[in-house]
Amino acid sequence: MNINISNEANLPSRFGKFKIKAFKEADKEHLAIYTQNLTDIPVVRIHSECLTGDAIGSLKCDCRDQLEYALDYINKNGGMVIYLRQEGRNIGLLNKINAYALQDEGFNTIEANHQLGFSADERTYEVVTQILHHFNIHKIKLLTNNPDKIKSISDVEVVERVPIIMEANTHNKNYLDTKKDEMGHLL
Ligand SMILES: Nc1nc2c(ncn2[C@@H]2O[C@H](COP(=O)(O)OP(=O)(O)OP(=O)(O)O)[C@@H](O)[C@H]2O)c(=O)[nH]1
Ligand SMILES: [Zn+2]
Repeated sequence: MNINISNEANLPSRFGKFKIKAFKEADKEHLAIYTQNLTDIPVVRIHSECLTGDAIGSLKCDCRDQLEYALDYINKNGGMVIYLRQEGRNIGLLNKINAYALQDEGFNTIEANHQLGFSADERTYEVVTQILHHFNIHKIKLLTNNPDKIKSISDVEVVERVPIIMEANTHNKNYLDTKKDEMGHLL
């Protein structure tokens, strides 16, 4: 897969000073956010886009809390957050909102995807391998609770899993329970 890579720029942020580079695939643009001195085996967070959570502050999921936790974590410990534009576990924003409408009617997050003709999780991670190889990274410690994510990453060794556990609220409790009970998340 052909990707275009931006120059490196500085990103002062409320979580600390980072470097950033953008990676453009055919129809998607991703962002790597990283600290100055990456070790041989850095901590990496692969964050999937969630506009409603990340930007709007939705309480239906734990995405924004996880993103902020990850940025704070790499600021303190060194590492990289890869912000992947895979909105709605890669079904896109419009479909995700339709899935939310079905959830308003009582379907859970997996059932709603199925109702719309998608699998529970439509994400792929080839571009992650390309991004990490660009930085000459071949081994990582992955910040995740999702064992499927570890299995889905190829040509980069995940030597350790670092948990990323957020507190539930009344709105996302069912969602987190479904992730734990039906999607195998280690919560
Ligand atoms: N289709 C769909 N996508 C959702 C829903 N809620 C959140 N998402 C998307 O799910 C993605 C986040 O995935 P999660 O399953 O929360 O977490 P994860 O990335 O698999 O696992 P962790 O690494 O442990 O956080 C983002 O792309 C969100 O937009 C939902 O109800 N339906
Ligand atoms: Zn979310």
